[in-house]
Amino acid sequence: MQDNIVLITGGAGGIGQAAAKRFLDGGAKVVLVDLNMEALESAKENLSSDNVHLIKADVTNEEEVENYVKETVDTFGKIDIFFNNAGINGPFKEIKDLAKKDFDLVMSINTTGVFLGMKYVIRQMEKQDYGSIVNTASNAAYIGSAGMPAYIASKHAVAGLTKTAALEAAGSNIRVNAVAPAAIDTNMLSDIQNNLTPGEPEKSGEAIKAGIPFGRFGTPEEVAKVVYFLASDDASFVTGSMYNVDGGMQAD
Ligand SMILES: NC(=O)C1=CN([C@@H]2O[C@H](COP(=O)(O)OP(=O)(O)OC[C@H]3O[C@@H](n4cnc5c(N)ncnc54)[C@H](O)[C@@H]3O)[C@@H](O)[C@H]2O)C=CC1
Ligand SMILES: CC(=O)C(C)=O
Repeated sequence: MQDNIVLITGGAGGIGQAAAKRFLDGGAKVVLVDLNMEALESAKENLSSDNVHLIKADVTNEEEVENYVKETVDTFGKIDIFFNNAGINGPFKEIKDLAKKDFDLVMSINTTGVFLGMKYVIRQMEKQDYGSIVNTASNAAYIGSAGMPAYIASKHAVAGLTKTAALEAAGSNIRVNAVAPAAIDTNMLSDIQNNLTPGEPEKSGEAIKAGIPFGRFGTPEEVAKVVYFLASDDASFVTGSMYNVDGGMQAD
């Protein structure tokens, strides 16, 4: 990974930051993209490295996506690895009660954001004739879940986009894979727990853990290690695949 340039969206969040740390430890330089500048500044402080470049951007806005890719290339000359990771869970409502604007918001961040990121990064990686992309899918890419229709739909779409991008980009020596985590201990999981049992998140926490063969939440670092593997040359013959980091949930 020495001197590789790694572009990470959702870089201020739990999984994005853990991935940044893993790549920095491997000798890479990281570019963190996020909507939240304050959280980006605090991520940079936590990572305490000179090799962290911050870009505030909204992954749903095509112009901002084109610009975060351009700024990365203008600054560092290339993009070796793209961790396409920004996402939200959205409100907990069944299909019959979910407002279209809330459905659209989740789809625009989790799916359109992933599509737009790949659109501009693949153009750059084609010029380089190499590159590696890891999209963040989820256990939600395989299953249904009452009360999370938009999130589930958005992550199924990420699985489809990953396979399609892998086929389209294989001829340019670009690999595209996805990581499919479940129940990772970040702000997103706290928010889910709060929504399931308002005021008593520990109750839903215990219920979620009971459905995980390992009986515990995963850590962002456990996801970061798999992302690092998929991004690296150790996965040189791996493309179009989705790696579960879910404590055994998909085996059940
Ligand atoms: N925590 C979990 O249990 C799981 C998380 N995931 C996925 O992992 C990814 C990362 O999530 P976490 O680190 O857990 O959550 P997080 O909430 O800590 O991080 C998400 C980050 O995405 C950023 N973001 C949201 N909307 C954005 C936008 N429009 N433009 C740019 N950045 C935006 C947020 O500001 C935040 O920093 C997401 O795609 C999520 O769906 C997948 C499976 C399980
Ligand atoms: C948020 C998510 O994708 C979970 C809990 O699997």
